[in-house]
Amino acid sequence: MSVVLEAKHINKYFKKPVSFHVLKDINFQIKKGEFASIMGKSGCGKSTLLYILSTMDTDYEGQLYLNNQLITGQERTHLSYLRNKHIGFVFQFHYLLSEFSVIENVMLPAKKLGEKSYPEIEHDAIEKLKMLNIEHLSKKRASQVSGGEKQRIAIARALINNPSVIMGDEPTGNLDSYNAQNIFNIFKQLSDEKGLSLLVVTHDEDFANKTDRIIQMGDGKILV
Ligand SMILES: Nc1ncnc2c1ncn2[C@@H]1O[C@H](COP(=O)(O)OP(=O)(O)OP(=O)(O)O)[C@@H](O)[C@H]1O
Repeated sequence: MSVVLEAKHINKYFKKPVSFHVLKDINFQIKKGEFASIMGKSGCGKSTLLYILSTMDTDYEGQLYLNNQLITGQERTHLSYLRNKHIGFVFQFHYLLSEFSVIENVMLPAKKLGEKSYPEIEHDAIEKLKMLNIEHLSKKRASQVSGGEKQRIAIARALINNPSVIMGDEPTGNLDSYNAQNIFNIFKQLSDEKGLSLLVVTHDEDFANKTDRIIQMGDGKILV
């Protein structure tokens, strides 16, 4: 199966207040359609790693490949383009624009990418909202929907540019068990039926145990 994301010998140092080796020779691959979780104690480097993998942090040693293309060392505007086109994000907090409608929020990354017309983007957004069973919310303001619905809107927004990989930093961290299971089911369906790759940092063992693979981190290293 093809490799979507590959990290080779990733090392990261925080230089202030004192030099600190936070990520130590990280190597792994995520394949097409794979649903992987990252677990590990607080402070072991999970979020730091996710920031590097998602191309938001470029201050590291090692190489990162996205769809077999070396992205380490690419200039910022191109990185931003690659990120918007190939990587979708779902965070613990949804980061929706509360005064915008649901559909406007979902359309934003596609408008930024600028490769499709407004009606095409609107059509795509409706399709994603339907896929997540929240089409009926499309005209509501983002501030007027529930927490579980907000997270589904954030997933629709993450999917709008048909990325190769979705990255999540504790995407179910603010949800009750019913809504967390619902988000898990959506992710599982996306990986099984659409061949989407998912990499999710979580503290939720039940969630992680249901994913295809658990990447266990400890003290800046991958343990298994
Ligand atoms: N900007 C920074 N400067 C210096 N040290 C940092 C910085 N950001 C994070 N750290 C430290 O790096 C380590 C890893 O942090 P990180 O946020 O990646 O951990 P984590 O595994 O995601 O933790 P949690 O599960 O609590 O979210 C921690 O010891 C943290 O204090």
